[in-house]
Amino acid sequence: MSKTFTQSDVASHNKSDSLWIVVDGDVYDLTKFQDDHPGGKKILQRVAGKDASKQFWKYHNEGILKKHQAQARRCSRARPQEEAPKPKPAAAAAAAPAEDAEALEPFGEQIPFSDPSWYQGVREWIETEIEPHVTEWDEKKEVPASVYRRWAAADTWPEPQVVPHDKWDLFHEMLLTDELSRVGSGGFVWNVIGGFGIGCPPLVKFGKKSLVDRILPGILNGDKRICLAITEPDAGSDVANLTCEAKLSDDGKHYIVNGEKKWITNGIWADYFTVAVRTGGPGMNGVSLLLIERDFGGVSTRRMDCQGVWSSGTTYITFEDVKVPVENLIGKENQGFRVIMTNFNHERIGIIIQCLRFSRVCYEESVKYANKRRTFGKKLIEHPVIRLKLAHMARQIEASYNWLENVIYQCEKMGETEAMLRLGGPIAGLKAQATVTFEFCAREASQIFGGLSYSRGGQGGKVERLYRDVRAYAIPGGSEEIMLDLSIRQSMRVAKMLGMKL
Ligand code: HEM
Repeated sequence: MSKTFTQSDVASHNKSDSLWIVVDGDVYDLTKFQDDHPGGKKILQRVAGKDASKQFWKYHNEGILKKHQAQARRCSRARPQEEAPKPKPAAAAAAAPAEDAEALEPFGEQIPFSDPSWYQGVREWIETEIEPHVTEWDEKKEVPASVYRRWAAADTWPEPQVVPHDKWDLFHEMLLTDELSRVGSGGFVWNVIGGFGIGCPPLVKFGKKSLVDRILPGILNGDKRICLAITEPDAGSDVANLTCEAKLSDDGKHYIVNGEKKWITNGIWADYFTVAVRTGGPGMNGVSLLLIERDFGGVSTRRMDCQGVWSSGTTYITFEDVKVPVENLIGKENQGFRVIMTNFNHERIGIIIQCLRFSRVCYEESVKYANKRRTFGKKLIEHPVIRLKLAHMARQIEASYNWLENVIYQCEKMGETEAMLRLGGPIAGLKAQATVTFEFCAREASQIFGGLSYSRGGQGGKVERLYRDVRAYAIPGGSEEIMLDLSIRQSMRVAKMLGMKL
């Protein structure tokens, strides 16, 4: 059993040679840590031997205690006798009928609009093992391989949360992506899902069985990594004009691939590349997909320095005379464009989910900060101009999110071809809506945090990072401008086919 200290025990450790403080009923020995404290040692010495909870929460957010427990050497749990245990939030369920009780149990932070209204998610793994380290990983531009493997391995998820394959649907995927995004780092999210999430579906859906059987198990257990390589130095959203060429060898057994790919997520760590190549004439009918394996030789990857998503491994790739067996063709020759387009809808929905959760993170961080920071004798939240900012954030998040649920419901109910035809336009429009919302929320949150979101790390750290991540969402996967135009063009084309009356 851990030792319990009384307040007078703590009070005797009030000098720099033995410096203890209490935060929220826990005792911290900061004697060694004081010299490393980023806020300075004098400020700690002033509260030595005292309950410093109020001062602590003024300058830090929740992640600090979890992350710095080792350095701060937590002595023991000490809830002083006179302090009554904190009451749990009154369960709204108390008066509800028994079968509704679970659904109504209060969940999460309870800040209005900071979670979708129905929310009952799984967040322990993310909060304890991921969130406290995300800033460090982002700065190092790498997430430890062990985290990737743990994420891939099914045993990451406690039993009740494992959804059987036949019950898994797009809403489960939405929930998982949404939860991952709560850490407030596009780099982290793209590190763990940005490669296989878009590189794997074409292989699984259109690859030859022998290829899938050989490649997929290693990817699913996290030993191997795959990425999607479409964009080129000279062909971004204009996929039909890509130039990376794949020529069939004289004996018809291999494609010889030459060309460059740029801004490829996870590329530096990838063992496999799902690559869009030109196998035929110009335009969309000359494009195919190949699974290229690093072991084939002739594949070089270099990390690119980018504005945001630092830990996602954005990569420049060159293929030089890579010999790819014809068995590695995904789908049919010269029919890759359609596969790429179907894949784009899935990718865009992922981007939308992430953007809307990042918008919520900006909003939630702002609400928390506005409730503690005081200016001109008032808390920020008491200034109408700040509430106006929060209101504009919340209304855009909720409106966009409800459109997202509506689109996901329709995707779930339609077949793939129908969904591609009917929902391509709305998904493109929603992607633009989500990135504009994200940009707005990141901007407004930065204004609310002021200087704290201008410097990296600390209380405004998430907001500062997300502000840098905005362009990584508004440009790839179809830029905002292309998305808005496509949303009308595609919807009109389909409506015409279906008998639109003008
Ligand atoms: C368990 C004890 C503590 C730990 C582990 C700790 C850790 C940290 C860390 C990591 C930072 C860097 C900024 C950030 O990442 O948020 C920081 C900054 C700071 N801390 Fe602490 N701290 C502790 C207690 C305290 C207390 C009790 C006070 C005040 C009495 C304090 C005052 C400050 C100040 C003023 C800053 C600078 C904030 C800024 O840059 O705006 N800290 N602390």
